[in-house]
Amino acid sequence: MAKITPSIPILDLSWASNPDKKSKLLEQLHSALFDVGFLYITNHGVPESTISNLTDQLPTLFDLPQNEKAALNKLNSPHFLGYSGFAEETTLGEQDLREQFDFATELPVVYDVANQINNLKNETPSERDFSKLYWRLRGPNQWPSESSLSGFREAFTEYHDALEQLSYRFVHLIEEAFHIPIGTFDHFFGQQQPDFKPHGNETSKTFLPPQHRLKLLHYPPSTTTSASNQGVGAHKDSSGWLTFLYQIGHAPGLQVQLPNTGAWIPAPPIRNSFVVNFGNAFEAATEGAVRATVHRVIAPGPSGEARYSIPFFQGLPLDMTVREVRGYIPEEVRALRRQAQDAGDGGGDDRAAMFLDQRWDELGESQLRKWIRSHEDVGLKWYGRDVVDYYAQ
Ligand SMILES: O=C(O)CCC(=O)C(=O)O
Ligand SMILES: [Fe+2]
Repeated sequence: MAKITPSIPILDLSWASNPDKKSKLLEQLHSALFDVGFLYITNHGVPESTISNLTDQLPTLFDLPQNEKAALNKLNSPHFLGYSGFAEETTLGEQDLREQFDFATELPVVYDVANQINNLKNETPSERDFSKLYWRLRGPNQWPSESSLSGFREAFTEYHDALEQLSYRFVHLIEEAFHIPIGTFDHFFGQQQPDFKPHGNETSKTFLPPQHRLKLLHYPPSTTTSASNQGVGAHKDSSGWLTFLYQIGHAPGLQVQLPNTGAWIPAPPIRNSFVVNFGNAFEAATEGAVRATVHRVIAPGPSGEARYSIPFFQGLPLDMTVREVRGYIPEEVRALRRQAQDAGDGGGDDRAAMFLDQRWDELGESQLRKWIRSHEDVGLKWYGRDVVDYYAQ
């Protein structure tokens, strides 16, 4: 397996359809999952034109006049979709020196205010309770107008659809690496086969296809006066099951923290590859056997090149609980972290502990909490002070 650093593996996904190479690929994936929690994939099947049709538009999108970007502000959206200006978000109490557009699978609103009022009057909720506040996260995008950015919506949609398919295909490989039947996790994605029967601890609940989230990111070169170089501070991804990150061009900056030594190593752009990593829910569901590896971005210096990137966060059903997700993960996998800890590899865990708090066991609860905490102004406008205070805990 090719390695650009001592530690981040590069997997060639074309090996999945090569009978002579498949088992080697699964072996590499096993090691990438359990040893590093970060990997690159090449020959992933997403056409170059699907990628470039979207990535070519990013400089123009971010160069739109300020008033056009402001018209797409997240404040307009109870779904936390839209534009956030430069350095509006913070990580670890420090400003992130980037601007961003949050987009998602284009879906209609399902949140049901009328039902919420009915429920308050103790009337019977429908089978799926759309009066729960977290359903309000689900809803449509704010699109730039066709006249300011022609072809954007089409290019975005093509990219989204290709990444969704890639993510589902990759999840099938993970199932193989976990030695569980291919398709076990299809249930999460509304793709379940009609003859699916839970055979272990899995839930028999059905779910709506989830909403995937994507960020379009721009890290401009810092000014000579900026005191900080934090593009985005050290974090674990909290938006989804898996992340597929496309780094555009050549600008470096992404760094990954090795789980055991805590050392930071660079994860530079590799042409036509995606970086894959795992979200908090994956770490919680595998009881830490697969880590949500910590990473950060160093902003380009004053003479550096602007950095653009697109993470795709594969969604999970909002009404699914972490406990239910755990029911799909084989005991042999969940035991791995415990065994490593018994053998002295401490690596104590912080944020997965959040999932042990029953208040956030439903994924919608932890998602709403995350969005409200990172965009309090949007939270206050659409959800009100009491809700913001509740999730601030
Ligand atoms: O811009 C990047 O390369 C990484 C961004 C990232 O980690 C995130 O937004 O979660
Ligand atoms: Fe991230």
